[in-house]
Amino acid sequence: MIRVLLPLSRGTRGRLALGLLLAAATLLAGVGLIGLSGWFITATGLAGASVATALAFDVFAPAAAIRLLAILRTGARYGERLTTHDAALASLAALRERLFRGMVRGDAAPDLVRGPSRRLFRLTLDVDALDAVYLRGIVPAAALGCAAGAVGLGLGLMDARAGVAVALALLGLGLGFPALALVRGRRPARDRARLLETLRAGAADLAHGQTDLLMAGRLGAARARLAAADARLARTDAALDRLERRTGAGLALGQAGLLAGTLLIVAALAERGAIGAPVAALGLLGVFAATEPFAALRRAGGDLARARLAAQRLGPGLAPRAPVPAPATPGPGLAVALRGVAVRHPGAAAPVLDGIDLSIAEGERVAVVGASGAGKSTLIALLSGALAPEGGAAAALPATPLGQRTELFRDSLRGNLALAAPGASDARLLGALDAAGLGSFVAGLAEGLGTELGEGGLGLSGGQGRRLALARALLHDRPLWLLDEPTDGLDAATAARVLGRLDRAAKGRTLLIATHIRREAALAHRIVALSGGRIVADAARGQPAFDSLLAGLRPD
Ligand SMILES: Nc1ncnc2c1ncn2[C@@H]1O[C@H](COP(=O)(O)OP(=O)(O)OP(=O)(O)O)[C@@H](O)[C@H]1O
Repeated sequence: MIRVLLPLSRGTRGRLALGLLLAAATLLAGVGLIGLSGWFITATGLAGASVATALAFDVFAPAAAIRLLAILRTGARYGERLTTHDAALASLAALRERLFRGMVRGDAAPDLVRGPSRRLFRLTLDVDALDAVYLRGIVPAAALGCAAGAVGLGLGLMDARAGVAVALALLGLGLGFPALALVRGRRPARDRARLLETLRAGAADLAHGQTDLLMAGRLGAARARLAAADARLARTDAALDRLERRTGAGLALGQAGLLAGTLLIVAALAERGAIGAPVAALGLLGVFAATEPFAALRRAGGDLARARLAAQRLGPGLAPRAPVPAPATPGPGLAVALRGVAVRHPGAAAPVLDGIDLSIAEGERVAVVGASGAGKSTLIALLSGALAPEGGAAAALPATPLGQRTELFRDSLRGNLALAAPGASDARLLGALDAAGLGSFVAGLAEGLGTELGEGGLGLSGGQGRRLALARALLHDRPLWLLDEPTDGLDAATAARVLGRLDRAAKGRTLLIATHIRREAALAHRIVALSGGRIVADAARGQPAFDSLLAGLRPD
C-alpha cells in the first residue's frame, strides 16, 4: 500500500504534513484545555475553602490561558479539516488523472473494451477507498502519537514509570485495536469489494439486456442471481459492521480501564503528597482528552482493509509503461507496407495473422476477403494501430477505421459527428451525412443536426446507425480509410447509393475494405484473400483470379 501511495503524495506532501501538524496541534490544545480546566475548577474549589486563600488566588491567568487554548483548538481544528481534506482530495484527483491517462492510451483499448465496468470501479470505488489511509488512519494515529508523548511527559514529571505506562497504554489501545480490525477485516473487505462490483455490473447488464433475458426466459434467473449477490453483500456489510462495533467496544473498554488506572496513579501520587488535587485532576483529564482520536480510529481498521485492497488493485494501473511507439511510415508512394507480420490478440494462444506480406500503393483500393474468423478485422486493427505486430515490420499511413461495431453516443447528431471533426461547419457535416446516404433522412428531421440520440445511438435503426458511423469516419481527414463491411445490413438499393457516394468521397484516398459482400469488393482495384492467418490469393482487377474471387462472395 505504501509503495503505491507514496509516489502519489509527491505534489501534496507539504499540505499533507501541515495537516498532520494541525491535527496534532488541535489535540494538544484540547489536552491542555481540558486538563487546565480540571486543574482550575479543583484549584478554585480548594481556594474558596477560606477567605485568605480565596483572595490570594489568581483567577485571571488560568482563565485567560483556558480561553487562549479554546481559541487555538477551534482555529487549529478548522485549519486541520481544510488542510487534510484538501490535501487528500488533491492526491486522489492526481491519482484519478494518472489512472485515466493509462486507460486512454491506445494500447490499453483492448483491456478497456473487455472490462469497462472494472475500469470504472478502479476510478471510483477504489480511489475513494484510499482517502481513509490519510484521513482516518495517518491523521488520527499521528495526533494520538503526539498526545501520548505530551501526556506521558507530563505524567513522567510526576512519576517516570506512570508517564511511560500511560503513554504506552494510549498508543497500544489506540493503534492495537484498529490493527487487529485491519487483519480481521481483510477477507470481508475483499468480499465486499467483489460483491459490490458484481452487483453494479450485474444491475447494468440486467437493465441493458432485459429484453433478451425476457425472450430467453432467463430474466427471473438473472434477477435471482443479483438478489443472491445482494444478500451476500448485506452479510459482509454486517460482518464489517460487527467488526467496527467490536473495535469500538474494545476502545471504549480500554479507555475506561486507562482512565481508572490513571485515576489510581494520580490518587496514589496525591496521597503520597507528590502532587496536589488540582494537578491530579489535570493529569486525569489530560489523559481523557488524549483519547479523543479513539473515536476516529474506531472505523480505521475496516477502512484501511478496504484501502489496502484498493491499493493492490490500483498498483498495476499505475506501473510505468513504455511509451506507445509512433506508427512507422511506409516508403514513398505506399499507404501500407507489411513484411512478415504476425499479430496475436492479447491472451490468445496463437497468432491470428502470420507471415503477412502486403504492400498497398497510395490511392489504391483493396478488398480483403476470407471466411468468418480469417482475420480481416484483425488486419484492420493492426493497420489502425489498435494492435501491435508480434513479429515482422508494419507501416501504414494515418488511418480512419470503421469497425463492425458502431459506437454512437447519447448526444446530438452534430455532437456524434463532431468527434471526428471538431469545429466542422454544418455544411460539411451534412455533406458527410449525404455521402453516407443519410442526407435525406436528416433533412426530414424537425431538429436536423440538433436531433438528440439516446444511449448507444438509440432512436436510429441499425442501418442508420452504421451510416452515421460511416459519415463520421468520412469526416476524419486521414489518407487511409479502413472499412469493415461498411454496407452490411443495408438493403441493396440503399447500399448501392452509399457505395456510389463512398466511391466519389474516397477519391485520392487509399481504401481497404474487409468484406464478404460482392458489391463492396467490386469497388476495389485488387482483392486479397485471407485464410488460416495467411494471404492465399492476391489478384488485381483484370486478372481471372479477381473475377473468381469476386464471384465467390455473397451476392447483394
Ligand atoms: N479481442 C480478441 N481476443 C482474442 N481473439 C480474438 C479477438 N478478436 C478476434 N479474435 C479471434 O481472431 C480471429 C480472427 O477474428 P477477426 O475478427 O479478425 O475475423 P474476421 O475475418 O474479421 O471475421 P468476420 O468476417 O466474422 O468479421 C478469430 O478466431 C477470433 O476469434
